[in-house]
Amino acid sequence: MIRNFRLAMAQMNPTVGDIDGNTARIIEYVEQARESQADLVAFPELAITGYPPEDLLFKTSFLQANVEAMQRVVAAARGIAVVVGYVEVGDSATGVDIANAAAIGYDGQLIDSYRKMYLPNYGVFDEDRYFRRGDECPVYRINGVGVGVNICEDIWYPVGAIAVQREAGAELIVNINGSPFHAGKSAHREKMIGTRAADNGLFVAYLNLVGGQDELVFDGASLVCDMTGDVCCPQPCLLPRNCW
Ligand SMILES: NC(=O)CC[C@H](N)C(=O)O
Repeated sequence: MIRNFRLAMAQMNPTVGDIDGNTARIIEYVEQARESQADLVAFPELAITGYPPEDLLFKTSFLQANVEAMQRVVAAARGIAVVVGYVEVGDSATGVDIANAAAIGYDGQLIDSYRKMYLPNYGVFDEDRYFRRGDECPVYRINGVGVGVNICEDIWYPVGAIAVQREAGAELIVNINGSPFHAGKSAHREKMIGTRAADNGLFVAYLNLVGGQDELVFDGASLVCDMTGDVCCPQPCLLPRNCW
């Protein structure tokens, strides 16, 4: 059962490559969410770098700046939990060892880094080119509530992270997205998220970014589904919106 848990979702429009600009806005929203007494504030998939960063990911200086930005966001999140999409950089000596990740911070400390498990590699997506996949999907207890975090494609499969996180005690799933628009997609997503929520008997918060990047348009349309699958907090299409 969820008890008085306030989730803030920033349906924002990050700019690909503008790490400093994106981070300044993220920190401003963290402060607003804390003032609203949110328990947790969430930001979309790769919100720090913008999505999709593509071959910027081959630049070491870009990766390093993104890690430092994530650390600034986490440090700014005093008195609140934060989930923010960034690129995790591993310490492999053999070359590229990066993951499409979500940093989980609590009261100014980095608690964990969740790595996306299902990397889309079809149509407009080529995430296998860049990222290694994750293989762990923990549950965090945040102010008394079991919270599982996962990233976009992870929730599109019934047997993905969500089923494991439910078994591990999750009551709320925070799924952060960079999900592009096509005709009919928001209705399809709404049905899919409702099915996941109802099948697993938990709340699912679906947070998508907005804006355009080359040929892609991200439509937002974030929402929360309750444990019966009903949508309880629909957000607008194609507009930035902070919901808390
Ligand atoms: N960023 C992603 O993982 C996107 C893939 C997902 N199936 C979508 O289009 O919403």
